Amino acid sequence: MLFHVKMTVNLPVDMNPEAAAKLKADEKALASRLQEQGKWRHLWRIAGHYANYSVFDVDSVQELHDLLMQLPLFPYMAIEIDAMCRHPSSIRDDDR
Ligand SMILES: O=C(O)C[C@H]1C=CC(=O)O1
Repeated sequence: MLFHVKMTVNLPVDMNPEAAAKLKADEKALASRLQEQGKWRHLWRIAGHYANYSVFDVDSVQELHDLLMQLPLFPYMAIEIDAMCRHPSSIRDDDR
């Protein structure tokens, strides 16, 4: 199942810089792992924002929820999710 996910990060302005750097490093490590596993299929920065557009390929809504909740930056994110299905005019074999 494919989901389009928008994540907007709002770290507190007074957050300790070392704590913020650790959160970002941990987030990057998990994001890399999930991309290698094919669960996090696309990750794009939204120009001019501390936000991203992502595409997740997961087996269930529950799996998506569990993955997102594991993200170290989850407590500081506003998340918007849209479920996607195959477009009849798509020419790409990997759009499921
Ligand atoms: O920077 C972000 O958009 C937030 C988050 C998503 C992946 C990652 O490494 O950090």
